[in-house]
Amino acid sequence: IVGGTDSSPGEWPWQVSLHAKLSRQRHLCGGSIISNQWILTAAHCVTSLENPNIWRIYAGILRQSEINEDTPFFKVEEIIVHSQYKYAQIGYDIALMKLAKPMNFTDLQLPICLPSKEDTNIFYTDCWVIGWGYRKEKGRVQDILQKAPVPFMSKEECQARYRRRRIGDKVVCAGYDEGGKDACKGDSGGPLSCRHEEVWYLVGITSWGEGCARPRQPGVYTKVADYSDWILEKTTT
Ligand SMILES: Cc1c(O)cccc1C(=O)Nc1cccc2ccc(C(=N)N)cc12
Repeated sequence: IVGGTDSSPGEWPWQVSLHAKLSRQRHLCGGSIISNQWILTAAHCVTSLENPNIWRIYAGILRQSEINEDTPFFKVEEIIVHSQYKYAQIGYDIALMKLAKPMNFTDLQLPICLPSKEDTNIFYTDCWVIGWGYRKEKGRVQDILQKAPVPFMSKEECQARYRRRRIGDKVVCAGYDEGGKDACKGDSGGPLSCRHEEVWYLVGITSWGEGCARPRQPGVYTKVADYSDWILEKTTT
């Protein structure tokens, strides 16, 4: 996160850290708890790493430094990537990870609500992007979970900003014309969380952006409300 501040314990209980254990283990992406057995993340986080056994999911943590070989994690039983995903800029940047065992909810690990497909045209006014990703384009993974408020942007305005690209229809954009606050590499797969009438909703999944926090280059997020049928289809056994 560029231009963010430290989160507090339990502030974002749905945020998880996805680690892959290749030669060594490291944080690769964020994700969101949407039920006791399912994590929602970005397809680009898991493509070319689709073997469930290399993943370790950490929930209820604030600092990456809390993680060591004794820290409990959730194993992944199944990874489901959207069949139309090719690469983030085109869209369909969404994936599900099924936990090998259902998790118990605690004050530090709780699900976030999914917007319903009727909610596709709510203009959210209180949105935050969260993650352990880079604080600048040539950065590195951060220790303390960062948060930044980002204003929702209409698709038309977003398309105007990304003239050379076609902005997919199942995305939302968020960012400041002057730049300065945004998600970045390492935040991918994490939530764009918006509070609406006292309830937090998973409005977006951090997907891509031209650089990070550049003026007039907003963050692009997979629009979760447009995938509610897909999520339901894949998660109802
Ligand atoms: C290509 C690249 C890097 O190599 C390092 C850092 C950023 C980038 C980059 O251009 N964009 C990005 C690469 C990977 C994930 C990203 C997630 C969010 C955003 C965002 N601005 N909301 C930009 C991303």
